[in-house]
Amino acid sequence: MIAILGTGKMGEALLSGMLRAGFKPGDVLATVRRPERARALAETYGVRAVSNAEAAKSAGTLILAVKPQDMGSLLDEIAPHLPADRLVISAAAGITTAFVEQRLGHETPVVRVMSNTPIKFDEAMSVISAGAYAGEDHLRRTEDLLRPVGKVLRIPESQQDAATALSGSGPAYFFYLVEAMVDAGILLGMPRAAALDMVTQSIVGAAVMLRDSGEHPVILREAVTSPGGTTIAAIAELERHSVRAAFLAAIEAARDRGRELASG
Ligand SMILES: NC(=O)C1=CN([C@@H]2O[C@H](COP(=O)(O)OP(=O)(O)OC[C@H]3O[C@@H](n4cnc5c(N)ncnc54)[C@H](OP(=O)(O)O)[C@@H]3O)[C@@H](O)[C@H]2O)C=CC1
Ligand SMILES: O=C(O)[C@@H]1CCC=N1
Repeated sequence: MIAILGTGKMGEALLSGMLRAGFKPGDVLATVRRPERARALAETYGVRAVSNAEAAKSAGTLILAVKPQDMGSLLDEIAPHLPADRLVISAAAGITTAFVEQRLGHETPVVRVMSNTPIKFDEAMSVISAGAYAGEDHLRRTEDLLRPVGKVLRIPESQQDAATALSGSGPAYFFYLVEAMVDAGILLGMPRAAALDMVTQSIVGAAVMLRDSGEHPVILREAVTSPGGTTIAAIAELERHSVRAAFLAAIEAARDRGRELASG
């Protein structure tokens, strides 16, 4: 039995992915804070909503998907009910495996995961790291859960905050870029819907090309950038506005915020 504790956006996305991958609704428990949320999950997925205590007692694997700020109180709530052999997977930004282990109070195997919202379309990037009491078997079990909903990579836990900044938050940067490009289309007199279509298909096409061509992004960009042409005129402006430096600073700020979340 697998339990998702805190079935919000990420928890629900993982739940639906697990069901698509062949889990039966009866194999999954969900915990929530509001009764209307419990009803909605039961109606949509046929899963049972239970208390955190019941989930801790009856599930072999617990996936903790509450906000980092809610993690301390959730761990305190489940600690008295959790048998020592359970696998605990923590999906919260910034929260270390040491924090989870210490709040649970015994040698619980903990795996830290950072995924991202494309999990809804089985295109997540999930990175995982083992805590002090988690071994190969626990990492494999975590990979088995996450692989049906995207790509999974093992990384040292010391890189988790950086990964959160890069791939956890990454989709937001691309949506932000799309918004900005659509605005540019509006500025140039394009209808909004057409501009959105053009930008969306360009970003999807570029993403597939990047993933499937095996080419380095610099080569792909150079192939678009004709001497004396239109693309270099745009890139000159991006450089003039230090967009590359802005990305470096932005992702560093996201990494630093992840570290702050760890300290409460
Ligand atoms: N959104 C994203 O892109 C990503 C998020 N994450 C991480 O995933 C985690 C969840 O994020 P997200 O799904 O966006 O957040 P949500 O707020 O959508 O989900 C968290 C859910 O947990 C519920 N909850 C809070 N406390 C409890 C409790 N004690 N018992 C049961 N349920 C509880 C909340 O209930 P209520 O609805 O009542 O508030 C909410 O539904 C975070 O830790 C975040 O760092 C990781 C990668 C990407
Ligand atoms: O913004 C956040 O804190 C979460 C973690 C990664 C993506 N969203």
